[in-house]
Amino acid sequence: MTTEELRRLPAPATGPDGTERLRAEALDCAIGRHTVLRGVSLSVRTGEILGVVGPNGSGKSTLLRTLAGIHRPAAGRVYLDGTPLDRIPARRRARRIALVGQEEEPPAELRVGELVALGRVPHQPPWAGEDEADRAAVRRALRQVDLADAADRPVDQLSGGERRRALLARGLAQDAPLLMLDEPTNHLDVRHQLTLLEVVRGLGRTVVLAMHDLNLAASACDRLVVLHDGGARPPAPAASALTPDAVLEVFGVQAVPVAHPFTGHTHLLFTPHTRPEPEAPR
Ligand SMILES: Nc1ncnc2c1ncn2[C@@H]1O[C@H](COP(=O)(O)OP(=O)(O)OP(=O)(O)O)[C@@H](O)[C@H]1O
Repeated sequence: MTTEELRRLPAPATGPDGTERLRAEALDCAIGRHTVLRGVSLSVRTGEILGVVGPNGSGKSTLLRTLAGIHRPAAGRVYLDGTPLDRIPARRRARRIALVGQEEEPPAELRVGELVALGRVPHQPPWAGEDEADRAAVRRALRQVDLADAADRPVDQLSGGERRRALLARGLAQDAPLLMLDEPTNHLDVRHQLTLLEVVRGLGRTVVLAMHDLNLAASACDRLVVLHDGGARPPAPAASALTPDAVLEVFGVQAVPVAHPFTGHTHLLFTPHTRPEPEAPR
C-alpha cells in the first residue's frame, strides 16, 4: 500500500448521526446444534461503518448472516430501524439490507451486467422487467468497482478478484440503506482494496463489514466489534478495541502500534507471540 493510496482514504462522507439503524439484543447464533456466539448485544448507528473482526471460526460470517436476517437467531432479536427483523417481509427486507457473503459463487452462465442487475430485483414489481433507473444503478455499481467495461463478460471468465468485485457491485446496486459485506477485500489487489473501502466510506450508508485485515478494518471503520471466545466485545473505536493486550489475547500475536509517517494514522505491526525462554537450570 503506497503512501499516496493511504492518504487517499477519506473520512466518512456522512458521520454517525446518532440514530440507531440496527440493534441486536442478547443474540445467540447457532449452526445446527453448535452454538457459535452467545449473548451478542450491539447497536449500529445510522451512517456508521461498523467492523466485525475476530480469528478464523469466531463467528463473523454467522453474525453477519444473523444480523441480515438470513439465519434465525437461536435466542434474542434483531431490530432494523426499531422493527423486529423477523416481522419484515423478505422482499421489503431486501430493499433495506444488502448482504454480500464471503463465499458466494455467482451462477456461471450469467454475464456480469445480469449478475449485478439481480441486486435490482427487490425494487421491481413481480414480473416487471428492469427500467432505466435499474440500468443506471447497475452502470453506477459497475463503475464503482472498476468493472464498467465488463458488463457483457461471462461471469465464469472472470478472475477471482473480478468475480468478487462483480458480487460487490450487485450489493451496491441493491441500493439498500444498510450494507453488509463479508470480507469484501478478499481476493482484491491492494489498489482495489483501498478503492473499494473509499467507495464504501463515500456511500453515506450504514455499513457492517467483516474483515480479517486489522489495519484495513481500523482505517475503514468507525468502531470495531471483536469476536472472541464465543462472544462479542462491545463496539469500540479501533484504538481501544485493538490494543496490543487485546490483540495478544484474541489473536495470539504481538502487535506494535506505529504512527504512519505521512498520515499519522496508527498501524499495527505483527510478530508471532514468543514465550519467554525458561531459565536454564543452574
Ligand atoms: N455449515 C456449517 N456447519 C457446521 N458448522 C459450521 C458451518 N458453517 C460454519 N460453521 C462453524 O461455525 C463457526 C463460525 O463460523 P464462521 O464462518 O461464522 O466464522 P468466521 O469468523 O466467519 O470464520 P473465517 O474467519 O474463517 O471466515 C466455525 O467454528 C465453523 O466451523
